[in-house]
Amino acid sequence: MSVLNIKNLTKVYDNKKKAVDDLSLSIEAGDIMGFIGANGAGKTTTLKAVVGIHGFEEGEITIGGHSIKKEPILCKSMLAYIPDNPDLYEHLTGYQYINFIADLYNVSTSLRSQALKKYGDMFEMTSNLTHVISSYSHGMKQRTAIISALVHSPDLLILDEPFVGLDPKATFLLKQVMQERVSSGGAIFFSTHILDVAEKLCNKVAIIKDGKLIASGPIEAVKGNQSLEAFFMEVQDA
Ligand SMILES: Nc1ncnc2c1ncn2[C@@H]1O[C@H](COP(=O)(O)OP(=O)(O)OP(=O)(O)O)[C@@H](O)[C@H]1O
Repeated sequence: MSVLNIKNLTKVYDNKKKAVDDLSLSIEAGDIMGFIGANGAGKTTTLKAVVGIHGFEEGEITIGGHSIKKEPILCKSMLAYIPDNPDLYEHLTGYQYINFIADLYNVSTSLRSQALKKYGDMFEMTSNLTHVISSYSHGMKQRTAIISALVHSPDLLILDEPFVGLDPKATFLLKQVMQERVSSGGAIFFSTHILDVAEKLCNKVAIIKDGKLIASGPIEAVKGNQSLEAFFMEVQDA
């Protein structure tokens, strides 16, 4: 069974324009799927529909076989979402914020302290987590969002342009953590404009243009012998 299945998704905003138009794709355990497309193509709209932030007019989205519309709480318990802008609760400390997320997901005390130690040290945030989030840089907020997403070991990680604003070391570490998650049975769907990273990190790719999926599947099958960048330019200009 797919970890994530999107079938004929159509999302229309108030202005009546189809931001996502009849989009279907599926992601299995072990997959890292990169979601690429020009500005305004419909990536964030798709990701927000998957995580249940906004509704959609047509289609069906299931997570682990459960409908995001009919069983939203169950679906949300299986996933973590990091938006493109880490808007966290500024008056909390990093520790308080991560503990708040861990409480929402009923993470046991021992598992949360293990995760806090592992990811806090890894992302060099342990000493900063006692400070209030309003004192953090953009990258520190992103690191905190990443740690809070990992604290409950989600089956499905949904990330919207996760590398924007991260320094080279944090970028390296996030890629490492993403590979670790999928090698232990998780799945990841993330949007990015960095095609070199997508090409190296992902086993699958989906390309969206004007709300429509124009290519998807195993990365080698999609791009053939050319680079992902060359393939993207070709289909984007077609
Ligand atoms: N809240 C909204 N109300 C109306 N239209 C919206 C809204 N959010 C997005 N759109 C429109 O939906 C389309 C898809 O936008 P979306 O944010 O999903 O694109 P994207 O692929 O994530 O772009 P980017 O790479 O710039 O982040 C665009 O035409 C955008 O103007």
